[in-house]
Amino acid sequence: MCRRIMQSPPARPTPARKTKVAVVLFNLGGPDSPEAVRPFLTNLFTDPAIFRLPTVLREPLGRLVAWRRTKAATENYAILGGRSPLLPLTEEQGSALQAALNEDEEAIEARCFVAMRYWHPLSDATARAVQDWDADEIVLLPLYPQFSTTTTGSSITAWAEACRKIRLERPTRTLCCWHSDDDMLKATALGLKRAYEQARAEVPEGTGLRILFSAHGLPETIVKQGDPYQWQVEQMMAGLVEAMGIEGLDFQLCYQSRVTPQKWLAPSTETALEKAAQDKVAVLVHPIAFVSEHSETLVELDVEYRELAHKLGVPGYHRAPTQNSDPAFIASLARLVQQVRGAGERRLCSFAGGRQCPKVHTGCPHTGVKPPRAAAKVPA
Ligand SMILES: C=CC1=C(C)c2cc3[nH]c(cc4nc(cc5[nH]c(cc1n2)c(C)c5CCC(=O)O)C(CCC(=O)O)=C4C)c(C)c3C=C
Ligand SMILES: [Fe+2]
Ligand SMILES: [Fe+2]
Repeated sequence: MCRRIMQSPPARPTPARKTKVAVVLFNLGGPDSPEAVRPFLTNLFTDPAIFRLPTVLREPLGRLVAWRRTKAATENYAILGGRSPLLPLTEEQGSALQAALNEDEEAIEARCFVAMRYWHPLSDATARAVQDWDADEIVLLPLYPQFSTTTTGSSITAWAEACRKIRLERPTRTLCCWHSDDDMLKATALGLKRAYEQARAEVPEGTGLRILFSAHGLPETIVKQGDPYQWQVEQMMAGLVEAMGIEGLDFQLCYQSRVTPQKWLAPSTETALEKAAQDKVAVLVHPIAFVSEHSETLVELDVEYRELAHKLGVPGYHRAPTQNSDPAFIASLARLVQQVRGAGERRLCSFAGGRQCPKVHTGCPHTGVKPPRAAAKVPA
């Protein structure tokens, strides 16, 4: 009997397992229904990074302030169909970034996740999703170009707490701020220049056009405690003006969205509009602290400040769109993620345009300096 020798198929080289990189996009979050407005605001106003009071005072006061703001905020979100567009737009940015990262680098499998600070998906759920996916590494990417203890700092604290609870321990790198990254500045300046040229074409001959760089406001006390936000906003404005390369450009920095009676950064966007009316110049508003559309651009800038400008007699009101998923902007984020992955355990301030940020970042991880008060409370 002839015995056939069973031949095993030629061994195929097993493909090397790709490094699984979870990129976690931080943003503030917004209500997904009218009923969510109050709990969203309660999460925000009871965050110790926002209201720097002892817990016994912060909890009741935060709830009170949230309750008092609910009506106005609900009316604003009603203009947007009863919900914030921030989550779908952040998810779109995540999909675009994921595609860009996976296209650029064969050795990694990148997946983008979203962790919102005050409304779902919150850090707890996102950390579980990252753990379930079995990521090898984590990159934390705040969708705030400038570092503030109230935004990026608070999100980093919430993320650390969420990871601690489920013992998610992976090498983690953080892009703490990217206000002076050259590629991001070029991409943003390109969109702004386009909006400027369009506005220029609509402004009557002989009337000036001023860019109002409108940043989200911050209570002055927070800046005095060492928050680098204002300084980084100023740096980013200077970088954008330089990248636009328009000689004799008329521009001004101002601050919007004041929500508490304390003294906030000045001048306010209202004051800047009054000045534009006095100077008889049209304005182009660029939201410098936001990289996607939401209530503070679509309602505050597009409805409220537009109406105010009209009432004050500003001879023209235009608004530059935020970056959203603009391909050049997403490509700049992809490069930042690649850079920070190559940076060993370094944190990203060293990438702030290739220079170290000269200011102490209160609460920023790369300096090791802790936020001024107790660890942030993670919303339930
Ligand atoms: C004391 C209050 C607040 C501080 C400080 C603050 C800082 C801050 N916020 C952003 C970005 C966003 N804010 C958004 C909404 C929002 N912010 C506050 C209050 C403070 N923010 C409130 C009460 C709200 C809710 C809306 C409202 O009631 O007006 C949002 C999301 C908006 C959405 O539609 O989803 C963003 C984004 C920055 C960059 C910042 C400081 C640097
Ligand atoms: Fe805010
Ligand atoms: Fe930083």
